[in-house]
Formats: sequence, structure tokens, C-alpha cells
Amino acid sequence: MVQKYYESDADPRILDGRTIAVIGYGSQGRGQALNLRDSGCRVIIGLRPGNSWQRASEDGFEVYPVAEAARRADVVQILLPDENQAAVYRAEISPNLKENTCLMFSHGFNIHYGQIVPPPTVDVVMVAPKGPGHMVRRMYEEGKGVPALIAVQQDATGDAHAIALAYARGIGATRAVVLETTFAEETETDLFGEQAVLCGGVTSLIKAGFETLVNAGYAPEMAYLEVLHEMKLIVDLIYEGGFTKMRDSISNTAQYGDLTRGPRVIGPEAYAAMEEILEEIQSGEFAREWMLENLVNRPVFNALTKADEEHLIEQVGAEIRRFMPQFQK
Ligand SMILES: NC(=O)C1=CN([C@@H]2O[C@H](COP(=O)(O)OP(=O)(O)OC[C@H]3O[C@@H](n4cnc5c(N)ncnc54)[C@H](OP(=O)(O)O)[C@@H]3O)[C@@H](O)[C@H]2O)C=CC1
Ligand SMILES: CC[C@](O)(C(C)=O)C(=O)O
Repeated sequence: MVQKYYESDADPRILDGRTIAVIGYGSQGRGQALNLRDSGCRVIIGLRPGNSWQRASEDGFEVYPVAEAARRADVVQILLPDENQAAVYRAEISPNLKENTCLMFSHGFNIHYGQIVPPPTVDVVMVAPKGPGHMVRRMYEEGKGVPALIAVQQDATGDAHAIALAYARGIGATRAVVLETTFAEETETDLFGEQAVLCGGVTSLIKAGFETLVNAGYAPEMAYLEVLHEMKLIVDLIYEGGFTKMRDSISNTAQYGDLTRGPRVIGPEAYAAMEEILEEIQSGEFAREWMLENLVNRPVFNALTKADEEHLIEQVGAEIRRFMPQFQK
């Protein structure tokens, strides 16, 4: 059984007197830093000059160049893009890491694939929220939390696990649940989830459904409401009470179509593709491809992003959100 932790399992006092440097102030950096501060932790931010620096200052944080933040910190949480972490670590963090610092990540990529190799004198831990950074903040403000995974790769001080748990409490994760894992398990399951199901799988499924309806002559607005807008309403029910709650809420006709037709869409070929994607993650092939893509300024990433931004579904969606009052701020 996976070990689970809640609020009472974490002792926030282990962070008393320790300075947490959150390196990066994007999706996760901002969400985690604000939550930690509201939980009573001492937080500083490490950045390069630019938009994030400006935003963190406006939010009232002390902001320093990465090297200086690392020098001042007892806990260094690296929330830079995965593809930048190794270069910034080598140039700015590693030379300033004190002995007994707790080096922290929210995704295991750089440790698991050997891009960052910390010295044996520091703790190496992970606190990985299982949700987007903006939701980490929103749920915390609502008195709830996004679940998180914790892992200890290296325990130089004997405090690594307690610090990870207290940090998870500080960002609100113990209000939901915190699960114990390893860097390997988190990295491989996270990459698989975002590629095959959550991001890649879902957008491909929606696009395929939308294109099938539009190519058959139905109005793009109809197709959009059917396969994209309603997706959230259906997924909300699955999130709240599983397939059973969702099926309790839909018509019997929909349920029969769901049970008999769904497996034809996600059939043996889809399973084979998922296995292949998982193997590319496990073998390091995906990691190598992504690192090399960045070295040549992301030609594939940029071309595919542009094509999807220009897809009809995005134009129709923007138009529909304009004429639906609930989307107006
Ligand atoms: N996005 C998410 O919800 C999740 C992310 N994670 C993990 O969290 C980590 C952070 O990801 P995410 O929050 O998406 O990152 P973002 O891209 O949202 O933010 C990155 C931040 O790093 C800063 N930055 C980038 N390069 C540098 C640099 N060379 N020196 C200093 N600062 C720099 C950016 O500032 P600037 O404005 O200057 O570019 C920005 O503030 C990753 O490990 C990711 O896998 C884990 C779970 C979910
Ligand atoms: C699903 C994407 C994610 O893994 C996440 C928000 O949890 C990410 O890395 O951004």
C-alpha cells in the first residue's frame, strides 16, 4: 500500500528559522510561494530580471538573482522549466549550495535522467503537486488543497522526509492527501499521464471528435459545445464520484453508447500506442528527444504549437466564450 499523509502527519516547526528560496515564479513557483507565505513560512524568490521578477516583487516578495537566493536559503525549491534547470543549477545554484541544504523539485525529470547530480552533502527531495500551479493557489485560497507526491532521493541531514512533509503542508497538499513515491515513479507516471491521457490524449480525442463532426457537415459551434465544452461538465462528475456518478447523471441512452462505443475508439491500437509512449519514457528516449529539441530552439515544438493555435476549434472556442456571459469577467 502507498503511504499516505495528512495534516497531522506533518510538523511545520521543522521549517521554523529556515529560509525557503523558490527558484522560478511561474505556474508552480507563484502558487507554491504564495501558499507557503500564507502558511507562515519565510520565502524568498530567485529569478533572472524580467516579467516574473516584476510579478514576484509586486506580490511583496524579496527577489534575488538565482545565485544569491540559493546562497541565502536552507531549502532551495527549483521551479524553473525542466529544460532549463540543469544549466541554471550548474552555473548559479551548485556553486552557492551550503552543506545540509534541502534541494527540492516538483518533478523528478532532472534527477531521474541524470541532468542534475547534487553533492552528497545536501538533501534531495521532491514535493510534486498533482495539479497545475494556478489550481495549487486557487484550492489553497478556498481552504482546500491539491494532492502532492513526496520522495526522498538523498537524506544527508536526517531531516529530508520531515522537511518535504512540512513543505507539502505549507502549500496546502496535506489538506487533500500526500503520497510517498520515488523520483523514478513520479517522473515516469507524470510524463505518461501528461502525454497519453491528460494533455496529449485529451486534446487529440477532442480534436478527433470535433473534426469528425465538422467534416461531416455539422456546425463547428455545435461540435465545439458537444466535444469540448461539455467535456468539463462530464469530467467534473467523474472527478467527484468516478464513472458511477457520471453514469448516474447521464441518460440511459448515453450510458449504453458510452459502454458499447467508447472501447471502439480506445481499442487495441490505442493501448499499443500507450505502451510505446511509456517505453520511450522508461528508456530515456523521450527525455533525450526533448533535451535535443531545446538545444536547436524547438523547431518541432514551435511548429506543432502554432498549428494547434490556428486550429478551427480554437477560433470557435474563442468566439463561443465571447458570447457566453459566464466567461466575461
Ligand atoms: N506547471 C505545472 O502546473 C506543474 C509543473 N511542475 C514542475 O514544476 C517546475 C516548474 O514548472 P512551471 O511552473 O510550469 O514553470 P513555468 O514555465 O511556469 O515558470 C518558470 C519560471 O522560471 C523562470 N525562469 C526560466 N528560466 C530561468 C532562468 N534561466 N533563470 C531564472 N529564472 C528562470 C521563469 O521566469 P521568466 O519570467 O524570467 O521567464 C518563470 O518564473 C517544473 O519542474 C515542472 O515540471 C510540476 C507539476 C505541475
Ligand atoms: C498535467 C501536466 C502536469 O504534469 C501537471 C499540471 O501536473 C505538468 O507537468 O504541468
